[in-house]
Amino acid sequence: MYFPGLEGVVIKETKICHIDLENSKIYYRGYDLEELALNSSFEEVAYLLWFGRLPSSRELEEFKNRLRSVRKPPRHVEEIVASAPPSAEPIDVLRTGVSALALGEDLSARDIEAELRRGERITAAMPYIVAAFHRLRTGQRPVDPAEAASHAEYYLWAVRGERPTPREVRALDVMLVIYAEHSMNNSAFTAVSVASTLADMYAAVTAAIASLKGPLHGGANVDAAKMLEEVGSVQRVQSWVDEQLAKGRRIPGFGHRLYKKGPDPRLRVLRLLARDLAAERGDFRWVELAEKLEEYVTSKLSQKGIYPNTDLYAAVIFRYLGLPVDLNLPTFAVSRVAGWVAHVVEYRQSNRLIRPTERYTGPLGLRYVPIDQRG
Ligand SMILES: CC(=O)SCCNC(=O)CCNC(=O)[C@H](O)C(C)(C)COP(=O)(O)OP(=O)(O)OC[C@H]1O[C@@H](n2cnc3c(N)ncnc32)[C@H](O)[C@@H]1OP(=O)(O)O
Ligand SMILES: O=C([O-])CC(=O)C(=O)O
Repeated sequence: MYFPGLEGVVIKETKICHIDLENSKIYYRGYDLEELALNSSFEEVAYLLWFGRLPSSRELEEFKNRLRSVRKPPRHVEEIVASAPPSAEPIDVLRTGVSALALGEDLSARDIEAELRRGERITAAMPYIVAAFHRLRTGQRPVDPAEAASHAEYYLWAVRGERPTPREVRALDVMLVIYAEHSMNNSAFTAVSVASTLADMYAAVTAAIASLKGPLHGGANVDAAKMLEEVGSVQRVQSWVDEQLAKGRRIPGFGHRLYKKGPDPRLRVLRLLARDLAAERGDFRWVELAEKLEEYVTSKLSQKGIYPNTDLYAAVIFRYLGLPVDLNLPTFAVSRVAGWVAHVVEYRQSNRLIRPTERYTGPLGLRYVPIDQRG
């Protein structure tokens, strides 16, 4: 049997995430994602994904305190981030920084507790790594806003150097909850595949960040933002899309391996969030552009099973939050780490080395010809 792209192959049983395609619903640990997005926070959702249940208020406070205590990475990581050339891609700096978090730690323990502690350290440090690099490359000093109450507030504050408004923090928190987990996507699979060798959490998350970078996966939220800029106005949507399709190009923020019969369920919340932010800023340009793209691309490509995905509206929301375009991708990672850690921990509980196979289609029986006798 042969499954290109492993399409439809079940690689593990899970209690983390369920995607109900029939009813266009996503559940984290049995909870409707829309309800979580509207009522919960990134930290609460990370706790839910990792420990399998919602925390009590004391548990949540303890969890947040543990994260708070390890937000600032060790000095050697700061130095690595500071030594990155300003032209580096922020996602590459993040990947390198997360990899460097492993240096100097005793990694001999591979039990669930040890991996969860590492997951906490990685999750907590990611916002600082991204923000510090961004500030340094723009000639500003990194900040470590110790007073920030949440992951979302810390991240926005550390990137901008000034305290975000509660509404901005809430908007980012919704985005972080929405992006936190999505079943066996490529980066989660990569994390699990690496962890299946019994490599540690740092190795698994570093590899997952590498996977997320690709434009067919997380990198699409940067390409979608660039598309919005390039298209520029709703009047240009039709001609721009037609031109891309005529050149055989894919439209970023559209298409999905799972969602072939309708849009990504996460869009219901994201469309509303994008509209709210637009209204708050009195600037509807970006949300209207995304809506027009959604309408036109769907009219052209829905018969092929192509609908908008999360990255289209994520690009709009991040723009309204004032994030530079190339931070869209590491911001995704700052959230998705919650899902990666959950999958690594779950898989470790009944670990089996991941080792698929392939079908050989090359020649056999060729004779070695010494180099001086080759034509
Ligand atoms: C958070 C996330 O990771 S969500 C995904 C983010 N990625 C993107 O937005 C990038 C653009 N989208 C894509 O490249 C794809 O839709 C993927 C990779 C996400 C999913 O693709 P698959 O399920 O493997 O679909 P596949 O690649 O087989 O495409 C099927 C057909 O649709 C076309 N197609 C798929 N996506 C698009 C798109 N965005 N624009 C135009 N055509 C598309 C393909 O060219 C192919 O056409 P063909 O049958 O005429 O050759
Ligand atoms: O599930 C996928 O293949 C991609 C995706 O939408 C995600 O990772 O959020």
